Amino acid sequence: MNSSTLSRSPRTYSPVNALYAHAEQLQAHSLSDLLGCDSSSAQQRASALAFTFGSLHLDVSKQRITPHTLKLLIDWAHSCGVKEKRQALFSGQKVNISERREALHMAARWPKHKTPPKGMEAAATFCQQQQLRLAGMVSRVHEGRWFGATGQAITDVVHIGVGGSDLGPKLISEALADRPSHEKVRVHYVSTMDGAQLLPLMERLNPATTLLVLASKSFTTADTQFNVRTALAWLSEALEIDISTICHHQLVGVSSKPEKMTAFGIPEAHQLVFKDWIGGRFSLWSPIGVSVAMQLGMEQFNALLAGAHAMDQHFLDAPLEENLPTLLALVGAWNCQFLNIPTHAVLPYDGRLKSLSAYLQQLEMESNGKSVGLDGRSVNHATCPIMWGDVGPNAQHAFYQLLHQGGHTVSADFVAVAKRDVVATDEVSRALCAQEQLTLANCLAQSQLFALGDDAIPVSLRGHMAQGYRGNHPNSLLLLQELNPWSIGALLALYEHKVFVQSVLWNLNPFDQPGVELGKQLATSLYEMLAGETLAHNNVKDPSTEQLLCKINEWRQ
Ligand SMILES: O=P(O)(O)OC[C@H]1O[C@H](O)[C@H](O)[C@@H](O)[C@@H]1O
Repeated sequence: MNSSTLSRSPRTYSPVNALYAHAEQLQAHSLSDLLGCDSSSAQQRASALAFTFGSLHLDVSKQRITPHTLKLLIDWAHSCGVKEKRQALFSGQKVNISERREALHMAARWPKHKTPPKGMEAAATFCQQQQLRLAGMVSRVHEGRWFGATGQAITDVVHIGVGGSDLGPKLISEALADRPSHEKVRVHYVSTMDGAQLLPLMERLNPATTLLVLASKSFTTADTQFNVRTALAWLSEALEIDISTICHHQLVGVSSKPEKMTAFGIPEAHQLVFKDWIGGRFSLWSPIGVSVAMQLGMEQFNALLAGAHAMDQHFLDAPLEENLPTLLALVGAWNCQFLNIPTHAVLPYDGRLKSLSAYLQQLEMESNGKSVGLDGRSVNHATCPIMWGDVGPNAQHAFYQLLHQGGHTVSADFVAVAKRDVVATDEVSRALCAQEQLTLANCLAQSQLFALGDDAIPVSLRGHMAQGYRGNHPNSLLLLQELNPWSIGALLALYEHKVFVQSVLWNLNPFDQPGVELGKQLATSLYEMLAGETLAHNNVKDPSTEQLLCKINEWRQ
């Protein structure tokens, strides 16, 4: 029996092996071969690789795949039990095995009048109760009935959190900043542990009318605790009122640890609670989103939840072949595992989505950046790619040169918004409309150039234009009809479920993050040395860090 017969033997067949073999065959073809020209088969391929759900459109026709690739990928998804594990997720099974918890962020957006899946009922009821409390707080602030320690109504909300307690709400606040919002309340975000974002706010805001939101699932994250401490010291000093009275009037706590909020001095009436079965990076929909609701009002906050819920339902119901989160996951896994593309760019062609890549970095890299499977075995291939990105049109003037003519291959998601609702005078509207069209044209041009390289240049121009565009960067285009609460809710839930499906394909637990702990512990002991509390330099494990510590201490004298 020769080796080729062996490789085709039914005993050695597995969807993964079939995909590796298929990837090898496809390497012989450039993306431009796959995309073809005007032939009818190329057109059929393109239309078979485009999918619409509501006001979201996903086009993966510039990926290095054929309908046959997709078929193999779907077989793989079936063989990994995506459908069964999706069911387990929604029915509240303890899918977060290491922490022995459910992962029920979908309960936070489950509509009140719709029966949740069996196993999610209690979670949905709990989330709805907290939403009522949240709505009560929002209306108190909006109606001018929330008074600070000196009796003045609140005008500014400072949301203090980091990671999952910051990135989602901040992204939404920026993305929807041009929507009608509550004109009397402004929302600000503070996350960096150095106080750099807090300082200008302390100079600018009125301490008597500022409400702090302390958002921290664990209620122990040093970055957030230190920022809050500084902010409270500012309010206390400026208003000449003791900190516990300030805590009583001008501090809202959002956490999964009510006892810690109480110990901190936050009255029960100002606490919003979510349970530990909502992971930090999946917590935007929980009371962690309170500042978004403060900015946009409950109607728009509910529309955000409705968009995310619509995606949940689509993920639950749609066959895998038409299931957007599954397709996005499969294409991403194909690029990373089978085509060995190590990095993935997120390129929104809309300035309002400037924080999308930071949000997705946490969502994807913290979830699936792991190399030990659920079975305890090492995974022998890269799992999540390194995610990075920026607002596309700006990035064109920064790093696109390397992508077009450098030596790396990347994959990318272009994200674009088809139409913008602008209220302006005729002339300004026309000017803005031209800007929108220009942005969309640039998005399509770059997505084409990424895929086709030199072949994107019309034949008539080839002789005159500088060439050497490498192309072959597989990319998807995610088109939103409009950027509104519903569509961004659906978009983010799409990525959440993408991450879940990939975790199933790679046999990982996407809901823990053990790799971030050690750094925090090391920082704690170094902090003590910097703060002069211990002089145990001999605890520093390497001379490089020790000499840096000495230099810093010398310069801080
Ligand atoms: O919400 P917190 O408990 O303050 O956590 C904030 C962030 O801290 C971390 O270190 C985790 O890696 C993140 O997953 C988390 O979102």
